[in-house]
Amino acid sequence: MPIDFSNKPGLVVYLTAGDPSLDATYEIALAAIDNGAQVIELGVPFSDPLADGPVIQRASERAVARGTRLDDVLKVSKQIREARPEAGIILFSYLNPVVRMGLPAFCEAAKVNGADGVLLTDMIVEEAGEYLAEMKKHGLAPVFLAAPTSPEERLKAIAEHSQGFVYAISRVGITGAQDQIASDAESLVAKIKQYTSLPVAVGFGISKAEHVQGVSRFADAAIVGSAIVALIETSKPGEEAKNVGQFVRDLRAV
Ligand SMILES: O=P(O)(O)OC[C@@H](O)[C@@H](O)c1c[nH]c2ccccc12
Repeated sequence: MPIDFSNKPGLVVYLTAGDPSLDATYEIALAAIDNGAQVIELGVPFSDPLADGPVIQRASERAVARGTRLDDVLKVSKQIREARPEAGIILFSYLNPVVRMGLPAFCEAAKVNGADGVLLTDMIVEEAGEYLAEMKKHGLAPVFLAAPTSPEERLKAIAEHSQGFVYAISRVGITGAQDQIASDAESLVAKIKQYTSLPVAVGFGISKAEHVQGVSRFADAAIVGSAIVALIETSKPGEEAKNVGQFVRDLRAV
């Protein structure tokens, strides 16, 4: 059961693959899993990460500058899968690199390389017909983003077509750590739960144990990205995995 948040609090850790290196991403992912992350959201670095704040933008730039490509990210996915069969792996990407590879080829490669699911940030559910068919063919979970501004009909479609979990965005805007979690998150999760029994994970702005605790009162999991990517950025070379492991453990500590 790779996507399984039954061990509370549920935690998804986002990593930009290839920052600071592909080997480091592998080591950091294992450290996150071994310290309590149930799912790794493995990000394909992209030159124009429109939905991302400065921290993940910089990570993407570094990874792209090092020459990290979609194929490389798939290889890391495979390595993580082989080392940690119990963990969930969601590939995160903007549409562009995926469309360049071709949707059918991408879905096939995601499956072969051990992913459980895929989150394409700019794939909207209304236009996802071919994508959904390919995902289904390979037994992959499509994860869609629900926002506080999504109209009811859209939330319904997102809940209906997602698998694995539904990603509830805590606030409008771009990724990045914040002091407090927006109060919109709780009502959004409640709305989504009217339409599906899938787990709901909340992301955007979560950076502290108290946020994770707060979110776990009304959602199944918290998603932490920028806070971890920033920790990687400021770590001494070679110490990233150790630091992330410790941070993940602290995030989940009650
Ligand atoms: O960085 P934050 O605020 O912790 O949010 C999670 C996020 O990083 C991750 O899920 C993600 C990274 N890039 C994205 C783009 C769109 C939606 C989600 C994401």
